[in-house]
Amino acid sequence: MSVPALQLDGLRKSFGKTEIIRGVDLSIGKGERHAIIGPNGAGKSTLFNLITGRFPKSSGSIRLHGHDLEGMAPFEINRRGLSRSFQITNIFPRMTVFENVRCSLLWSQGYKYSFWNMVSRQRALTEGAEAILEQINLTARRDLPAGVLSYAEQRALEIGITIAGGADVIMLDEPTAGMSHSETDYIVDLIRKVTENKTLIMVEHDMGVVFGLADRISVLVYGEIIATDTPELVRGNARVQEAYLGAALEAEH
Ligand SMILES: Nc1ncnc2c1ncn2[C@@H]1O[C@H](COP(=O)(O)OP(=O)(O)OP(=O)(O)O)[C@@H](O)[C@H]1O
Repeated sequence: MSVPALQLDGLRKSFGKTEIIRGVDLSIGKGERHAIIGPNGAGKSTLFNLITGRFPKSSGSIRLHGHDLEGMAPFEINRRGLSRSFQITNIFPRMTVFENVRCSLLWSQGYKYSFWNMVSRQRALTEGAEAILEQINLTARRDLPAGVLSYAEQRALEIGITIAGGADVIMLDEPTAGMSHSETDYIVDLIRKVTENKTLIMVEHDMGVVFGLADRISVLVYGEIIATDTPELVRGNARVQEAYLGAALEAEH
């Protein structure tokens, strides 16, 4: 069997005396699209923050392509091929759409402080940024300040920024939050396209999106994964129905 893209073993996190992540084991295969669902406050964002190195774990281990991420800073984990988006829009509104993508490319390549290197890579960067704009359908908006884009376009730009560094594990935190049905469909298609041959891990509350995109789903309830399975089996799981899905699916209607 090939090495999983991401493997969590006995992962725990406490804030003060309160244990928020209470022993999570999870293995996500290369190329898999995996959704993490669960009620508000279950610990989904905390789990994301542990994986990306933003919060230190209390115990357990996190492996990316078999490498233990112990003690690594978020930027080091990012350079090992894991990139995430945030719930809150994270773009520079006064910079152009093109500059936003170019800037994240530059950063991900580690040329942040190297001016001369940056100059010599100018063309490769421009071409790279243009290729990403094409992928996220924003070529026509290239020279507009990012702040004037529609909400859905800003989220698309954010996805572009997330994939810009060429990471092969992409983590998206509520990518369709606050969107209309048509905007949601648009972003789901985009996510499907840009994560082809990559591993996707997403937190999402919209069950239509989850069941449409995910190969497997993990249900996190009160800091524990109560089920990890295919959408079909998760939907049919009595414990999941009781703990979360019954209410979540009802809320869709
Ligand atoms: N930095 C922190 N310090 C103390 N408690 C925290 C911290 N971050 C999160 N928590 C607590 O951890 C619990 C889980 O929060 P988290 O945001 O991970 O849940 P979630 O599943 O992402 O919820 P939602 O779906 O509402 O975004 C909450 O009770 C929250 O108050």
